[in-house]
Formats: sequence, C-alpha cells, structure tokens
Amino acid sequence: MAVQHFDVVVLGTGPSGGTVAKKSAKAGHRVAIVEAREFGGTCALRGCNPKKVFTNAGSLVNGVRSASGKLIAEANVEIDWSLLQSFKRTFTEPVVKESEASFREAGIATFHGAAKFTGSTHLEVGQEKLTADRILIATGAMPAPLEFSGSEHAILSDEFLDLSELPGELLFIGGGYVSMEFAHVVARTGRRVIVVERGKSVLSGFDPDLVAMLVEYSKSQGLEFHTDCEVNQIDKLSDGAFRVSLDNGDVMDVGLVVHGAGRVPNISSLNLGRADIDHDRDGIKVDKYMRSTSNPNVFATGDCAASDMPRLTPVANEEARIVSKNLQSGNLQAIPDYGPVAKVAFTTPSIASVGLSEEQAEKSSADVNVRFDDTSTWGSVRKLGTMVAGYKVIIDKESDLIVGAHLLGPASQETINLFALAMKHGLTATDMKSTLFAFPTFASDVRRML
Ligand SMILES: Cc1cc2nc3c(=O)[nH]c(=O)nc-3n(C[C@H](O)[C@H](O)[C@H](O)COP(=O)(O)OP(=O)(O)OC[C@H]3O[C@@H](n4cnc5c(N)ncnc54)[C@H](O)[C@@H]3O)c2cc1C
Ligand SMILES: NC(=O)c1ccc[n+]([C@@H]2O[C@H](COP(=O)([O-])OP(=O)(O)OC[C@H]3O[C@@H](n4cnc5c(N)ncnc54)[C@H](O)[C@@H]3O)[C@@H](O)[C@H]2O)c1
Repeated sequence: MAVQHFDVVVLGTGPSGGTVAKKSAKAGHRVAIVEAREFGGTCALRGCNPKKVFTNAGSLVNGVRSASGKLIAEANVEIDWSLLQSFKRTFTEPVVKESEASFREAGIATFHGAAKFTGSTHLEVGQEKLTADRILIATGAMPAPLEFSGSEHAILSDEFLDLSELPGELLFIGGGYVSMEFAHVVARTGRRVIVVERGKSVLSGFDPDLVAMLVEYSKSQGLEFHTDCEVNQIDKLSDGAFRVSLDNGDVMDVGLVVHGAGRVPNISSLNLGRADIDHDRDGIKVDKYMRSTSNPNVFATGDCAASDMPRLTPVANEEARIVSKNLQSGNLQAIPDYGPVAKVAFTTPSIASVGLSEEQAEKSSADVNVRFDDTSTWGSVRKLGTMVAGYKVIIDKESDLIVGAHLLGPASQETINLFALAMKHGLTATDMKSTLFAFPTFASDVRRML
C-alpha cells in the first residue's frame, strides 16, 4: 500500500489530540488523526462526562436524604441503575457518532487502529503506512497493570461505567479518584462497598484533615475502608462471586472487584524505540514546548506526556493549545501557562484543592497563616439539611497572597474555582474578602474563610 504523507499526524482523539488536529487543519495543514478505539477519547466517552452523570445521581439522592424531614417530607428515593445507564448513553453515543464526522468535515483524514512507529517520522496503522513532518502523541493513559494472582478478575473503570446492574457487594482496589467517586455512588444504592488502599489514607492528593472528615462521613453512608494493605489475590468462586485476599490476612467475598489503583501513560505499544523517543514510567519526555526531548519532529500532550502535571482534562487542553501554536508558527515560542490547577474528586460531597498543601507550605520558606475549620454548622450548609463540610486556606503572611485552598462540602467543586482565579491573577486575601459576593451563596462563605 502507498505511503500517505501529511504535515501533521495526531495519535489519539481525546481532548488534547482532537484540539490539535482541528486547530492545525484550520491553519491550513494537511492533517490525519488516528484512533485505536471509538473516536472521542477518555474524557467524553469513559471519563469525566459519563462519570459526572453517575456522581450527580449519588449527590441528588444524598441531597434528598439529608433534607428529609427538614426541608421536605420524609422521602424514599433510590437510584435506578439501568435508567442511569440509558441517560448516560445520551451523552456518550452522540460523541461516538459525531466525533469522526466532525474531523472529516474539518478536512482531516481519519484512521482506525493502534498506531505504531516504524521510523522517526513513519507510522503504521494496520495495513496503512503514514509519514508526517510532525507527529503529536496524545494517546492518554490506561489502568496500571496489577501484578497479583487473579488480577484479571478486576474490572476496569470503562467496564464499571457500562455495567447494566450491580451486585450486592463491590470491592474497589485503590482509594484514589476513580474508586472514591464510584464508591460514593454505589453506596447510595445501598450496596456494601469496600475500598482497599495501600497508603495510610485514601485521596492522598487532598488535604488530610478534610479527607479524614470525608472518610468519617463516608463510613456513615456505608463505605468500608481497609487502609495500609493491598489486595494480593482474587479467586473466582463457583457461584460467580470473587474471593479477595488482602496482604494483612483479611479475606472477603464480593460480587465485583473494580480496579481503581492508578493509571499509567498509554505508550507501551507505540514502538517508541524505533523513533528515538525518550520516555519513562511518567510518559514521553518533553521540553517546555511539549516537544520530545530526543526526536524534534514529535510532540506529546495530555496524560501520556511527562510534564509533571496532574493528569486532568484542563491540563491536556492547555498543552494542546500550546502545541497548536507551536505547530502553526513553525518555530517554538509558546509554553504552557498552567497556573494553579484546581482538582476535584466528585465524591458526595466533593473535595477540592488548589495550590500548596499545608505540608508543602510549611516546608517552603514562607511564613504562612493556616485557617482551618469545620463548616457543617454554617448557615449555607445547614440549610441543606445535614452535610459534612470544611475548609483550609493557607495565606502568605507577608504578601497576603493565598498559596493554597482546600474545600470539602456542597458546591466545593464550584467554589474552588474562585480561589484558582484569585491565585492565578495575584489577588490577595484582602481583595477576595472585600468582594461583595451574592448572598446567601457558597461563594459568599469565602469571605468568612479569609
Ligand atoms: C473514570 C475517569 C474519570 C475521569 N474524570 C475526570 C474529571 O472529572 N476531570 C478531569 O479533569 N479529568 C478526569 N479524568 C482524566 C481525563 O479523562 C484525562 O486527563 C483526559 O482524557 C486526558 O486527555 P488526553 O487527550 O491526554 O487523552 P485521552 O482522552 O485518554 O485520549 C487518548 C486517546 O488515544 C487513543 N489511543 C491510545 N493509543 C493509541 C494508539 N496507539 N493509536 C491511536 N490512538 C490511540 C485512546 O483510545 C484514546 O481515545 C478521568 C479519567 C477517568 C479514567
Ligand atoms: N475527578 C477527577 O479529576 C478524576 C477522576 C477520575 C480519574 N482521574 C484521573 O485518573 C487518574 C487515575 O485515577 P485512579 O483513581 O485510578 O488513580 P489515583 O492515582 O488517583 O489513585 C490510585 C490509588 O490506588 C492506590 N493503589 C495503587 N495500587 C494499589 C494496590 N495494589 N492496592 C491498594 N491500593 C493501591 C494508590 O495508593 C492510590 O491511592 C487520576 O490520577 C486522575 O489523573 C481524575
């Protein structure tokens, strides 16, 4: 088959690959995009968006239960899992149908299959052979391989999001974002939910004091935690259930085991050695322009790039914006302007964070003021019924700048963005405190936190 040449070939149709392909085509480049699975990427099809439909259901049910007998008459609401699945598909199915068509309409050639390098600017996709002046690797991340016996019995987050029904007991391996978000929804269906985390606590990227409050609340909602231990074996039983053995000797029989033990860059099958592309376990090594440190014709963005940033959609978007600029201008000028990246785990309620942790702030030379409180008795929270809530804000005493903000509770997934805005643009704590936020809102609570 003849070799097809392009100005730019993009591997992966997630938030970063899709953006670069479309911006490059708009700039007049001859572009191809390759996708190993359905067109659309992780965030839209198997991540953020479908996940949020599920966590919204958990949050709604929890809201009604918390308000029952206070704001509304005693109410009995429940999650209908198959209804939820159907509703979720109204978000994912149009993406599968429309994504490839939108690339073609933009004049982009589309290829199906897992791309592999055969030379520094040469690729193979099945039987097709492609070459390009520039190649963007935007192949995302995949669940980290699990090394213990029977690990193949654990389902992945993709499969969890497609389950048509739930068994009576579920065990999640790992206590990070994936497990905690899913576990919180499942707990609101009344199932037994077990989280096994090898670290001292779950959600290690968030403030430990707020995590401790969330864990206590989670227990009251039916979650069971086993920390400081790992799963070391899964056996399938004759009745279809799974026997899970932990390294501390505990054994549990459950209907389903879910892998939430981390994700790694999805680069192992790209044949990177053939193209002299340096990489390690953190991903493809890139310089500040998001270009490979060893192959000047190759760029990488998003979850597969070793940019030392959290693997989140806004980060992938920012890196795509930069690579698009660098490809269009023909010389390398643009570098990412990440600013403080806000992170949210969509548990119920959510927990959020931006900037330095208390530990990082204390290790830095700055003299800081740490303000921490339980806000479950504040009017905004109490007006919802009952809910766990709290905050920790870290302020540099000399400059009055906010260097870290950590929130737990209703609307924390929204309120954290006010802190991200203030921190990125150098607003001081006094600036924020003097802003007349509408009342009564969760944003107006920020003034009391400072
Ligand atoms: C369950 C879950 C929930 C998440 N929730 C959130 C959230 O709430 N907020 C948030 O910010 N982030 C969230 N994330 C993370 C977010 O989805 C990623 O950070 C984001 O999708 C990364 O974008 P990307 O462009 O780097 O890659 P991806 O979106 O992963 O896209 C990469 C694409 O490349 C394709 N591909 C892989 N190998 C090849 C190959 N060899 N050839 C061709 N194509 C290939 C893949 O099939 C995939 O479609 C979540 C992730 C998961 C798994
Ligand atoms: N709301 C969001 O923004 C969101 C949601 C889901 C996923 N994500 C992205 O996807 C990535 C992957 O999510 P994740 O939850 O799989 O990973 P994670 O890195 O957030 O958490 C994995 C957890 O599993 C634990 N672990 C690892 N191996 C273990 C083992 N063998 N036994 C017990 N515990 C083990 C780790 O200590 C860690 O706490 C996230 O880091 C994030 O980038 C983001």
